[in-house]
Amino acid sequence: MPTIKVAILGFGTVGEGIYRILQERKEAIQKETGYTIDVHSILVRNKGKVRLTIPGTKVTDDVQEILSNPEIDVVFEAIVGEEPAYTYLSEAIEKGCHVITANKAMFAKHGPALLKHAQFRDVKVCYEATTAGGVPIIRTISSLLPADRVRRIRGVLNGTSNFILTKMREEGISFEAALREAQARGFAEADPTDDVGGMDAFRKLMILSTLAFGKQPDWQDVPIVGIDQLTIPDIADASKGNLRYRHVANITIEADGTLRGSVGPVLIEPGHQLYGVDGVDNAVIVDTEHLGALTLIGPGAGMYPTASAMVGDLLQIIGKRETVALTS
Ligand SMILES: NC(=O)C1=CN([C@@H]2O[C@H](COP(=O)(O)OP(=O)(O)OC[C@H]3O[C@@H](n4cnc5c(N)ncnc54)[C@H](OP(=O)(O)O)[C@@H]3O)[C@@H](O)[C@H]2O)C=CC1
Ligand SMILES: N[C@@H](CC=O)C(=O)O
Repeated sequence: MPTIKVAILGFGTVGEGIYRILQERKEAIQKETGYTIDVHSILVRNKGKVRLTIPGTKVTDDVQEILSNPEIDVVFEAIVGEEPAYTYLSEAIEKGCHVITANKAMFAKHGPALLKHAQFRDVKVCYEATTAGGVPIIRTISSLLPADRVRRIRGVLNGTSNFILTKMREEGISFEAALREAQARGFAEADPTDDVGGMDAFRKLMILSTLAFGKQPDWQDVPIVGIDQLTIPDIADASKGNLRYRHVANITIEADGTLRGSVGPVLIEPGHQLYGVDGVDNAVIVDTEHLGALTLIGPGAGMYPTASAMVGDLLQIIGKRETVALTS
Protein backbone atom coordinates (compact mmCIF):
# COMPACT_ATOMS: atom_id res chain seq x y z
CA MET A 1 0.00 0.00 0.00
CA PRO A 2 1.43 3.47 -0.84
CA THR A 3 2.60 5.50 2.13
CA ILE A 4 2.26 9.20 2.90
CA LYS A 5 4.99 10.45 5.17
CA VAL A 6 4.01 13.25 7.50
CA ALA A 7 5.87 15.40 10.01
CA ILE A 8 4.29 17.10 13.02
CA LEU A 9 5.79 20.40 14.16
CA GLY A 10 4.92 20.72 17.86
CA PHE A 11 3.91 17.93 20.19
CA GLY A 12 1.81 19.70 22.81
CA THR A 13 -1.97 19.42 23.17
CA VAL A 14 -2.67 19.61 19.44
CA GLY A 15 0.39 17.81 18.04
CA GLU A 16 -0.13 14.88 20.37
CA GLY A 17 -3.80 14.78 19.38
CA ILE A 18 -2.86 14.52 15.70
CA TYR A 19 -0.51 11.64 16.45
CA ARG A 20 -3.09 9.81 18.59
CA ILE A 21 -5.83 10.11 15.95
CA LEU A 22 -3.51 8.99 13.14
CA GLN A 23 -2.58 5.91 15.20
CA GLU A 24 -6.13 5.14 16.38
CA ARG A 25 -7.60 5.59 12.89
CA LYS A 26 -4.73 4.08 10.89
CA GLU A 27 -6.71 1.15 9.51
CA ALA A 28 -9.85 3.18 8.85
CA ILE A 29 -7.77 5.76 6.96
CA GLN A 30 -6.08 2.99 4.95
CA LYS A 31 -9.45 1.57 4.04
CA GLU A 32 -10.95 4.93 3.14
CA THR A 33 -8.04 6.41 1.21
CA GLY A 34 -5.82 3.53 0.13
CA TYR A 35 -2.83 5.14 1.88
CA THR A 36 -0.84 4.30 4.98
CA ILE A 37 0.01 7.40 6.98
CA ASP A 38 3.48 7.23 8.46
CA VAL A 39 4.31 9.80 11.14
CA HIS A 40 7.93 10.05 10.11
CA SER A 41 9.14 12.82 12.42
CA ILE A 42 8.08 15.21 15.15
CA LEU A 43 9.59 18.60 16.02
CA VAL A 44 9.73 19.75 19.63
CA ARG A 45 11.54 22.57 21.38
CA ASN A 46 12.73 20.55 24.37
CA LYS A 47 13.76 16.97 23.62
CA GLY A 48 14.29 16.27 27.32
CA LYS A 49 10.59 16.66 28.21
CA VAL A 50 8.80 13.48 29.31
CA ARG A 51 6.07 12.65 26.79
CA LEU A 52 4.09 9.90 25.13
CA THR A 53 6.30 7.09 23.79
CA ILE A 54 6.45 7.36 20.01
CA PRO A 55 7.92 4.17 18.54
CA GLY A 56 9.28 4.35 15.01
CA THR A 57 9.09 8.15 14.79
CA LYS A 58 12.05 10.49 14.90
CA VAL A 59 11.69 13.17 17.58
CA THR A 60 13.97 16.12 16.88
CA ASP A 61 14.58 19.71 17.96
CA ASP A 62 16.23 20.50 14.62
CA VAL A 63 13.66 21.55 12.04
CA GLN A 64 16.15 21.05 9.20
CA GLU A 65 16.10 17.31 9.82
CA ILE A 66 12.48 17.53 8.69
CA LEU A 67 12.57 20.25 6.07
CA SER A 68 15.62 18.84 4.28
CA ASN A 69 14.07 15.37 4.06
CA PRO A 70 12.67 14.93 0.53
CA GLU A 71 10.51 12.00 1.69
CA ILE A 72 8.12 14.18 3.75
CA ASP A 73 4.85 14.77 1.89
CA VAL A 74 2.79 16.69 4.45
CA VAL A 75 3.75 18.97 7.35
CA PHE A 76 1.32 19.49 10.25
CA GLU A 77 2.11 22.65 12.19
CA ALA A 78 1.03 23.02 15.82
CA ILE A 79 3.65 25.26 17.39
CA VAL A 80 3.11 28.63 18.98
CA GLY A 81 3.33 32.17 17.58
CA GLU A 82 4.04 33.84 14.24
CA GLU A 83 7.66 32.84 14.11
CA PRO A 84 9.38 30.53 13.48
CA ALA A 85 6.15 28.91 12.25
CA TYR A 86 5.79 31.14 9.18
CA THR A 87 9.39 30.56 8.12
CA TYR A 88 9.09 26.79 8.62
CA LEU A 89 5.89 26.55 6.59
CA SER A 90 7.26 28.77 3.82
CA GLU A 91 10.23 26.42 3.55
CA ALA A 92 8.01 23.36 3.58
CA ILE A 93 5.89 24.79 0.74
CA GLU A 94 8.97 25.73 -1.23
CA LYS A 95 10.12 22.11 -0.96
CA GLY A 96 6.78 20.91 -2.33
CA CYS A 97 5.08 19.75 0.90
CA HIS A 98 1.40 20.23 1.64
CA VAL A 99 0.91 22.02 4.96
CA ILE A 100 -1.82 21.87 7.59
CA THR A 101 -1.81 24.43 10.39
CA ALA A 102 -3.68 25.21 13.61
CA ASN A 103 -1.64 28.32 14.30
CA LYS A 104 -3.98 31.30 14.04
CA ALA A 105 -1.49 33.82 15.40
CA MET A 106 0.67 33.02 12.38
CA PHE A 107 -2.14 32.45 9.87
CA ALA A 108 -4.16 35.63 10.53
CA LYS A 109 -1.14 37.64 9.41
CA HIS A 110 0.68 35.38 6.98
CA GLY A 111 -2.13 33.17 5.67
CA PRO A 112 -2.62 35.12 2.42
CA ALA A 113 1.11 34.91 1.60
CA LEU A 114 1.23 31.18 2.39
CA LEU A 115 -1.82 30.50 0.23
CA LYS A 116 -0.30 32.42 -2.69
CA HIS A 117 3.02 30.64 -2.31
CA ALA A 118 1.28 27.27 -2.18
CA GLN A 119 -0.67 28.01 -5.35
CA PHE A 120 2.59 28.83 -7.09
CA ARG A 121 4.20 25.58 -5.88
CA ASP A 122 1.03 23.57 -6.61
CA VAL A 123 0.58 22.31 -3.04
CA LYS A 124 -2.22 22.78 -0.51
CA VAL A 125 -2.42 24.87 2.65
CA CYS A 126 -5.21 23.75 4.99
CA TYR A 127 -6.22 25.72 8.08
CA GLU A 128 -9.54 24.40 9.38
CA ALA A 129 -8.20 24.17 12.95
CA THR A 130 -7.14 27.81 13.08
CA THR A 131 -10.73 28.93 13.59
CA ALA A 132 -13.34 27.58 16.01
CA GLY A 133 -11.44 24.36 16.83
CA GLY A 134 -13.44 21.36 15.68
CA VAL A 135 -16.25 23.36 14.05
CA PRO A 136 -15.87 22.96 10.25
CA ILE A 137 -16.37 26.62 9.45
CA ILE A 138 -13.55 26.97 6.89
CA ARG A 139 -14.84 24.04 4.87
CA THR A 140 -18.41 25.34 5.14
CA ILE A 141 -17.69 28.87 3.97
CA SER A 142 -15.38 27.56 1.23
CA SER A 143 -18.15 25.36 -0.10
CA LEU A 144 -20.70 28.21 -0.01
CA LEU A 145 -18.43 30.36 -2.14
CA PRO A 146 -18.58 31.31 -4.96
CA ALA A 147 -22.26 30.38 -5.50
CA ASP A 148 -23.28 32.67 -2.65
CA ARG A 149 -22.05 35.90 -1.08
CA VAL A 150 -21.32 36.26 2.62
CA ARG A 151 -22.72 39.43 4.18
CA ARG A 152 -21.88 39.00 7.82
CA ILE A 153 -20.12 36.59 10.19
CA ARG A 154 -20.55 36.66 13.93
CA GLY A 155 -20.03 34.25 16.73
CA VAL A 156 -18.20 32.93 19.75
CA LEU A 157 -14.68 32.17 18.55
CA ASN A 158 -12.72 31.62 21.75
CA GLY A 159 -13.38 28.44 23.72
CA THR A 160 -11.44 29.53 26.80
CA SER A 161 -13.46 32.75 27.21
CA ASN A 162 -16.76 30.95 26.77
CA PHE A 163 -15.68 28.24 29.23
CA ILE A 164 -14.72 30.86 31.83
CA LEU A 165 -17.96 32.84 31.40
CA THR A 166 -19.99 29.64 31.70
CA LYS A 167 -18.16 28.51 34.85
CA MET A 168 -18.54 31.94 36.46
CA ARG A 169 -22.27 31.99 35.69
CA GLU A 170 -23.17 28.38 36.50
CA GLU A 171 -20.84 27.70 39.43
CA GLY A 172 -19.99 31.19 40.68
CA ILE A 173 -16.28 30.33 40.61
CA SER A 174 -13.68 33.06 40.16
CA PHE A 175 -12.23 34.13 36.82
CA GLU A 176 -8.80 32.88 37.94
CA ALA A 177 -10.08 29.44 38.99
CA ALA A 178 -12.02 29.01 35.74
CA LEU A 179 -8.96 30.04 33.71
CA ARG A 180 -6.81 27.51 35.58
CA GLU A 181 -9.29 24.79 34.66
CA ALA A 182 -9.29 25.88 31.00
CA GLN A 183 -5.49 25.67 31.02
CA ALA A 184 -5.48 22.25 32.67
CA ARG A 185 -7.90 20.97 30.04
CA GLY A 186 -5.72 22.19 27.15
CA PHE A 187 -8.15 24.88 25.94
CA ALA A 188 -6.08 27.99 26.69
CA GLU A 189 -3.04 29.26 24.79
CA ALA A 190 0.41 28.79 26.35
CA ASP A 191 0.05 32.47 27.31
CA PRO A 192 -3.72 32.95 27.92
CA THR A 193 -3.55 36.76 27.62
CA ASP A 194 -4.74 36.54 24.01
CA ASP A 195 -7.67 34.30 24.98
CA VAL A 196 -9.10 36.48 27.73
CA GLY A 197 -8.04 39.78 26.13
CA GLY A 198 -9.92 39.12 22.87
CA MET A 199 -6.91 38.93 20.53
CA ASP A 200 -7.37 35.24 19.78
CA ALA A 201 -10.99 35.75 18.70
CA PHE A 202 -9.90 38.78 16.67
CA ARG A 203 -7.30 36.75 14.75
CA LYS A 204 -9.86 34.07 13.97
CA LEU A 205 -12.22 36.77 12.74
CA MET A 206 -9.48 38.07 10.42
CA ILE A 207 -8.95 34.56 9.02
CA LEU A 208 -12.69 34.31 8.31
CA SER A 209 -12.66 37.78 6.79
CA THR A 210 -9.92 36.83 4.31
CA LEU A 211 -11.79 33.68 3.38
CA ALA A 212 -15.26 35.19 3.06
CA PHE A 213 -14.48 38.69 1.76
CA GLY A 214 -11.03 38.26 0.22
CA LYS A 215 -9.62 40.96 2.51
CA GLN A 216 -9.28 42.09 6.11
CA PRO A 217 -10.16 45.45 7.66
CA ASP A 218 -7.29 47.56 8.99
CA TRP A 219 -6.53 45.83 12.28
CA GLN A 220 -6.42 49.11 14.19
CA ASP A 221 -10.00 49.91 13.09
CA VAL A 222 -11.44 46.88 14.90
CA PRO A 223 -12.22 47.49 18.59
CA ILE A 224 -11.08 44.51 20.68
CA VAL A 225 -12.36 43.94 24.22
CA GLY A 226 -11.78 40.78 26.23
CA ILE A 227 -13.68 39.13 29.06
CA ASP A 228 -11.02 39.92 31.63
CA GLN A 229 -12.90 42.91 33.02
CA LEU A 230 -16.15 41.01 33.70
CA THR A 231 -16.83 40.19 37.35
CA ILE A 232 -19.05 37.61 39.02
CA PRO A 233 -21.50 40.42 40.08
CA ASP A 234 -21.69 41.60 36.41
CA ILE A 235 -22.55 38.08 35.30
CA ALA A 236 -25.00 37.51 38.17
CA ASP A 237 -26.77 40.82 37.39
CA ALA A 238 -27.16 39.75 33.77
CA SER A 239 -28.56 36.37 34.87
CA LYS A 240 -31.18 38.13 37.02
CA GLY A 241 -32.47 39.75 33.83
CA ASN A 242 -32.28 36.35 32.09
CA LEU A 243 -29.38 37.61 29.97
CA ARG A 244 -26.02 35.94 29.31
CA TYR A 245 -22.66 37.40 28.42
CA ARG A 246 -21.05 35.97 25.31
CA HIS A 247 -17.75 37.05 23.86
CA VAL A 248 -18.76 37.87 20.29
CA ALA A 249 -16.64 38.54 17.22
CA ASN A 250 -18.52 40.22 14.40
CA ILE A 251 -17.72 41.37 10.88
CA THR A 252 -20.01 42.85 8.23
CA ILE A 253 -19.39 43.97 4.67
CA GLU A 254 -21.22 47.13 3.69
CA ALA A 255 -22.64 47.88 0.25
CA ASP A 256 -19.53 49.86 -0.73
CA GLY A 257 -17.24 46.98 0.32
CA THR A 258 -16.16 48.51 3.64
CA LEU A 259 -15.58 45.97 6.39
CA ARG A 260 -16.76 46.74 9.94
CA GLY A 261 -15.53 44.47 12.69
CA SER A 262 -15.77 44.30 16.47
CA VAL A 263 -14.79 41.89 19.22
CA GLY A 264 -16.11 42.01 22.78
CA PRO A 265 -18.62 40.86 25.39
CA VAL A 266 -22.29 41.19 24.41
CA LEU A 267 -25.45 40.57 26.46
CA ILE A 268 -27.56 37.92 24.75
CA GLU A 269 -31.29 37.34 25.20
CA PRO A 270 -33.07 33.97 25.42
CA GLY A 271 -33.98 32.68 21.97
CA HIS A 272 -30.84 34.06 20.31
CA GLN A 273 -28.64 31.44 18.54
CA LEU A 274 -25.76 32.22 20.93
CA TYR A 275 -27.77 32.03 24.18
CA GLY A 276 -27.32 28.28 24.76
CA VAL A 277 -23.72 28.02 23.55
CA ASP A 278 -21.98 27.04 26.79
CA GLY A 279 -18.65 25.70 28.00
CA VAL A 280 -15.83 25.34 25.50
CA ASP A 281 -18.25 25.39 22.57
CA ASN A 282 -17.91 27.95 19.78
CA ALA A 283 -20.65 29.07 17.42
CA VAL A 284 -20.46 30.82 14.07
CA ILE A 285 -23.43 32.46 12.36
CA VAL A 286 -22.87 33.13 8.66
CA ASP A 287 -25.36 35.41 6.89
CA THR A 288 -25.35 35.04 3.15
CA GLU A 289 -27.24 36.57 0.27
CA HIS A 290 -28.94 33.38 -0.92
CA LEU A 291 -28.82 30.84 1.90
CA GLY A 292 -29.78 33.22 4.69
CA ALA A 293 -28.38 32.53 8.18
CA LEU A 294 -26.45 29.36 8.90
CA THR A 295 -25.26 28.54 12.44
CA LEU A 296 -22.56 26.01 13.29
CA ILE A 297 -21.93 25.04 16.92
CA GLY A 298 -19.34 22.70 18.42
CA PRO A 299 -16.18 22.30 20.50
CA GLY A 300 -13.92 25.31 19.95
CA ALA A 301 -10.73 24.05 21.59
CA GLY A 302 -8.99 21.03 23.08
CA MET A 303 -6.86 18.13 21.93
CA TYR A 304 -9.25 15.93 19.98
CA PRO A 305 -11.58 18.51 18.38
CA THR A 306 -8.62 20.49 17.05
CA ALA A 307 -6.60 17.49 15.94
CA SER A 308 -9.65 15.97 14.31
CA ALA A 309 -10.06 19.11 12.17
CA MET A 310 -6.41 18.76 11.10
CA VAL A 311 -6.69 15.08 10.25
CA GLY A 312 -9.83 16.01 8.30
CA ASP A 313 -7.65 18.44 6.34
CA LEU A 314 -5.21 15.62 5.59
CA LEU A 315 -8.03 13.46 4.28
CA GLN A 316 -9.15 16.31 2.05
CA ILE A 317 -5.64 16.60 0.65
CA ILE A 318 -5.21 12.92 -0.11
CA GLY A 319 -8.82 12.31 -1.14
CA LYS A 320 -10.65 9.03 -1.35
CA ARG A 321 -9.44 5.79 -2.91
CA GLU A 322 -12.19 5.86 -5.50
CA THR A 323 -14.00 8.85 -6.89
CA VAL A 324 -17.35 8.48 -8.58
CA ALA A 325 -17.01 9.38 -12.22
CA LEU A 326 -19.64 11.74 -13.60
CA THR A 327 -21.06 10.26 -16.77
CA SER A 328 -22.90 12.21 -19.40
N1 LIG B 1 -5.03 23.95 22.33
C1 LIG B 1 -6.06 24.18 21.51
O1 LIG B 1 -7.22 23.86 21.82
C2 LIG B 1 -5.83 24.82 20.19
C3 LIG B 1 -4.61 25.30 19.80
N2 LIG B 1 -4.45 25.87 18.56
C4 LIG B 1 -3.13 26.33 18.14
O2 LIG B 1 -2.30 25.18 17.93
C5 LIG B 1 -0.95 25.49 18.25
C6 LIG B 1 -0.45 24.52 19.31
O3 LIG B 1 -1.25 24.66 20.46
P1 LIG B 1 -1.07 23.69 21.72
O4 LIG B 1 -0.82 22.32 21.26
O5 LIG B 1 -2.22 23.98 22.60
O6 LIG B 1 0.26 24.29 22.36
P2 LIG B 1 1.23 23.60 23.41
O7 LIG B 1 1.89 24.71 24.14
O8 LIG B 1 0.51 22.54 24.15
O9 LIG B 1 2.32 22.86 22.49
C7 LIG B 1 3.18 23.56 21.67
C8 LIG B 1 4.20 22.59 21.10
O10 LIG B 1 5.02 23.28 20.17
C9 LIG B 1 6.39 23.10 20.50
N3 LIG B 1 7.06 24.35 20.16
C10 LIG B 1 6.71 25.60 20.52
N4 LIG B 1 7.52 26.49 19.97
C11 LIG B 1 8.41 25.79 19.22
C12 LIG B 1 9.51 26.12 18.41
N5 LIG B 1 9.89 27.39 18.25
N6 LIG B 1 10.20 25.14 17.80
C13 LIG B 1 9.83 23.86 17.96
N7 LIG B 1 8.79 23.46 18.71
C14 LIG B 1 8.11 24.42 19.35
C15 LIG B 1 6.43 22.78 21.98
O11 LIG B 1 7.61 22.02 22.25
P3 LIG B 1 7.93 21.44 23.72
O12 LIG B 1 6.90 20.37 23.94
O13 LIG B 1 9.30 20.88 23.60
O14 LIG B 1 7.79 22.61 24.65
C16 LIG B 1 5.14 21.98 22.14
O15 LIG B 1 5.38 20.62 21.83
C17 LIG B 1 -0.94 26.96 18.69
O16 LIG B 1 -0.58 27.75 17.60
C18 LIG B 1 -2.40 27.20 19.12
O17 LIG B 1 -2.76 28.54 18.98
C19 LIG B 1 -5.49 25.96 17.67
C20 LIG B 1 -6.72 25.50 18.00
C21 LIG B 1 -7.00 24.93 19.30
N1 LIG C 1 -7.13 29.00 23.05
C1 LIG C 1 -8.04 28.79 21.99
C2 LIG C 1 -7.80 27.45 21.39
C3 LIG C 1 -8.46 27.25 20.11
O1 LIG C 1 -8.31 27.99 19.16
C4 LIG C 1 -9.47 28.88 22.49
O2 LIG C 1 -9.65 28.81 23.70
O3 LIG C 1 -10.37 29.05 21.67
